[in-house]
Amino acid sequence: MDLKAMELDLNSKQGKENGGEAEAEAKSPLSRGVPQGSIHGFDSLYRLLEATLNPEVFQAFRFRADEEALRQPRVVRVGLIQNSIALPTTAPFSDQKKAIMQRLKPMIDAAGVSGVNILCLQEAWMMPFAFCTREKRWCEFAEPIDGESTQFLQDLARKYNMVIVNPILERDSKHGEVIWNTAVIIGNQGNIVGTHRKNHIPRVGDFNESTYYMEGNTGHPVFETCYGKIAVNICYGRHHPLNWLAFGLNGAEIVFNPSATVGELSEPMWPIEARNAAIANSYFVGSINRVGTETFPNPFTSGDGKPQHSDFGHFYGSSYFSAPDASCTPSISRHRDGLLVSDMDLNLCRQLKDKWGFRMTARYELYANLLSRYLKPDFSPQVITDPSLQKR
Ligand SMILES: NC(=O)NCCC(=O)O
Repeated sequence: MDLKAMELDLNSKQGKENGGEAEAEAKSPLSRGVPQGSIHGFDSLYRLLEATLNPEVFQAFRFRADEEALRQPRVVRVGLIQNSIALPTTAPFSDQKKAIMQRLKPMIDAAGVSGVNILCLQEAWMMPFAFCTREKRWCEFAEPIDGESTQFLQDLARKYNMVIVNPILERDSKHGEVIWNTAVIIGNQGNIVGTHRKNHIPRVGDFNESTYYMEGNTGHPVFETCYGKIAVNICYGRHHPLNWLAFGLNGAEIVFNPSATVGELSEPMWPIEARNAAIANSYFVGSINRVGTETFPNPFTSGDGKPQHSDFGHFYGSSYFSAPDASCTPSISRHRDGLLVSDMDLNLCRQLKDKWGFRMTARYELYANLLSRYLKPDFSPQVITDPSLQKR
């Protein structure tokens, strides 16, 4: 079978998705009950669309590129893992961490035996996303760059010859115990290739992340690995087109967007922003979101007049890949853990650059000029007012 985008459903006994009658019935929102976190009873937006539209339109494809005369194809297999937490947030912290690692281990093994070359986990995968609470005790989950979760993944990277992107809450003890939201890039030999710290810190709704860490100081690094040039645009950075651009200007071929975001806040944006970025910057994007509802011991508010509550809402998963030619895989489940694997020929990036010439037609000197003026206190916007308005 030419499996072009493969979803390993680790929670399902069936494991495979094969439109049998029983399954079709189970998929129907009208059949017995609606599973929590599903979308009107459907596992993912893709499944809903598949059931209601011509399925061929929503078939997932391997990302192919044209054959070239002078270059061999550069096909890499890339994996994304989305997961829920494994224990209640009231469990001892060390147990919570261990349980999440145990939950991830079979998924990472599945990626390894499937021949994944580059794997990315979700934002702060090693802890509950506690930043809604503003309580400082969650800082205890923070780890040094070469801490527990990096060591855990280094072994797996070596075992499977796999590059792993490890997004953690970082504690930098050498610089006064400063906390960061960081992605550690682990090379295929288990070495630490480098790190990137989240550039844009949200202050929206319950996402009170600046209580814990500030804007990153690592710029827009691109990591050259044996499988290709990769970068990491952590979560909220996906709302900033110039952030995407900067990774592109530094030559990224795949940009990962490990995220933690909830349905009520961002779900309408989720299927659009990464695809836009992939098109505009001629690279692939791997978007990952965590799964489930995480409830915290003490209720909190966010100064928005809404009643106090104890959870963020539903983290809607829906991880997916986007390509520079505007194609994408379907997203995986809204409510279950999952591993999404897809092959991609990185030659497509340059082919799209040659075809569309976005780099050549961009007017960087105009943008640079505007931005340098905009940054000055005496900036005034370039607005030309209709003189007849002034007469009125
Ligand atoms: N983790 C994070 O940055 N979330 C912000 C919410 C969003 O960007 O959708």
